[in-house]
Amino acid sequence: MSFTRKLTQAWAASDSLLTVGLDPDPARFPAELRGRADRIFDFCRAIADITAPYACAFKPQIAYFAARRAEDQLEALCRHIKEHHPDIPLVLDAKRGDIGSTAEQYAAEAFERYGADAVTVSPYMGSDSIEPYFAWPDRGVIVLCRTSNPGGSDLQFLETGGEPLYLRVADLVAKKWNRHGQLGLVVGATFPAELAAVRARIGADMPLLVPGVGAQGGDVQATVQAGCNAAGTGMMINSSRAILYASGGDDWREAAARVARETRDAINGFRPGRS
Ligand SMILES: O=C(O)c1cc(=O)[nH]c(=O)n1[C@@H]1O[C@H](COP(=O)(O)O)[C@@H](O)[C@H]1O
Repeated sequence: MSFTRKLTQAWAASDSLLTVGLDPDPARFPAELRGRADRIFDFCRAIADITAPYACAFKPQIAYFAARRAEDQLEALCRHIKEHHPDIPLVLDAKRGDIGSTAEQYAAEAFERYGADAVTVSPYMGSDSIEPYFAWPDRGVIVLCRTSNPGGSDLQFLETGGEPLYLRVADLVAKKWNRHGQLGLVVGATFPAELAAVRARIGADMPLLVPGVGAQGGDVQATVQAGCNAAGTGMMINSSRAILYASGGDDWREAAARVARETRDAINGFRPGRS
């Protein structure tokens, strides 16, 4: 099944736009696991299992695993998600971007090694750096557009031909590069005005990955109102640290579930088109 179809079904089945970000930092693990890089899989598996009822997607961030030589644990986590939560899309956050021959390797890493339904990439090396991902025509490729961090403005707000660069990226991705209809864009929840501008530019169908609620302080109401399509879907709103580290005590699993549920409910409270 294609990425966008799986995501559309997950939005409906979970009644959620929340993406649970899996950014495991052993220094922030609950007391019983703290500092244990060898327990990354155990921590992430527990978080995935307990938050699954509230999630439309999972998004592991590869750097948190690679920095601790824990790619084998990321493989195990991806296998676990695909086996135990097969209807929840797995988005590998890797933010790759390189010349075609190298991009072929990155695509194989995301889609074959980790079995991801979608992967995040940078647009700045252009169309031939995206092309190799199309060898997996049913998988998603989610392109950085207006990122959530303040420094994203350094380049993404530069005027090009009378409009900011991030809107040119949105245009390129939506109108030229989207050969199989499986592309999406990353737009930060910390920039709701830009989120609305991107949604207006690309139309209703293209999915947006929207990080920045929770630890980065993005406003849920403004985010939902800016980025949802008329059907009340269209977004994977990511929260990582606020869920993962909701409690450092013995109740860490329940606390993560509670924050995930509350975040889903807060999002749902502002979605249009729901009875
Ligand atoms: O591509 C991303 O996921 C991403 C893009 C962006 O613009 N901003 C951003 O924060 N992210 C990722 O989203 C997650 C945000 O984590 P929290 O701030 O802890 O919710 C991290 O994994 C970031 O790497």
